[in-house]
Amino acid sequence: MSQQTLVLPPGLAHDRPLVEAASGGAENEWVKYDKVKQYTNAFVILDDKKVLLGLKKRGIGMGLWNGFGGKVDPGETPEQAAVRELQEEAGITAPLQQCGTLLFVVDGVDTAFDISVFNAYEYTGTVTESEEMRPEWFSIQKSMLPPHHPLTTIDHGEASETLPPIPLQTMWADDEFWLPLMFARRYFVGRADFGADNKMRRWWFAAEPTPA
Ligand SMILES: COc1nc(N)nc2c1ncn2[C@H]1C[C@H](O)[C@@H](COP(=O)(O)OP(=O)(O)OP(=O)(O)O)O1
Repeated sequence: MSQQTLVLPPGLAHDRPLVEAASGGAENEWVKYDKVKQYTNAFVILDDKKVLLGLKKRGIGMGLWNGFGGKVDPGETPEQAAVRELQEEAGITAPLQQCGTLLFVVDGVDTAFDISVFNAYEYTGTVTESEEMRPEWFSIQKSMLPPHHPLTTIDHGEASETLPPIPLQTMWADDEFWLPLMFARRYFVGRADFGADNKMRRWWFAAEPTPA
């Protein structure tokens, strides 16, 4: 792992230093796409120890746990969309800040997902189930990054005995690569290409070397 200038995958741009965190599938070409659609994904994290996820009840990613979010509507900024979606889907308001940018491309689909990821370390309101999401708190396990990983600076404490661990097996396959970077409070960028079978065929994730 080095801090040299990295070559980012097509479609990603970042103007500050990055450390590569994970990559794979280099034997596959990056998939080409024609258009990009903007989405948001937002997480509330408390005390660096627990995170609010929602079980998607319909549409894209149904049956998977994820942050709260959706399409950026015409005339909205990604931040406005993220605040609106968190309110609509989980019933809460939070001072969201962008903590990462992700690009997802699916082979055979001409529109790529450009996802602005946001997080907040506090919220107001009452967490409430919506038609789209069933919210639940999960424990951030300190084992998500290896103990001496250069991007590990946050002590998540002992895993909660009362909250379930983050359910990576029922989340999008890309999440295991960038969630630890978000929990380490590093701004991250990444791209993942999926085959028509929904399996990841090529991926690349990196984070800023200094904490936000
Ligand atoms: C492909 O990998 C993905 N990984 C993760 N972690 N999240 C993803 C991936 N692909 C899509 N997403 C996220 C982005 C958004 O937060 C949601 C999809 O938004 P949705 O289609 O539900 O948008 P809405 O505007 O809420 O839709 P409706 O109101 O029309 O249901 O998934």
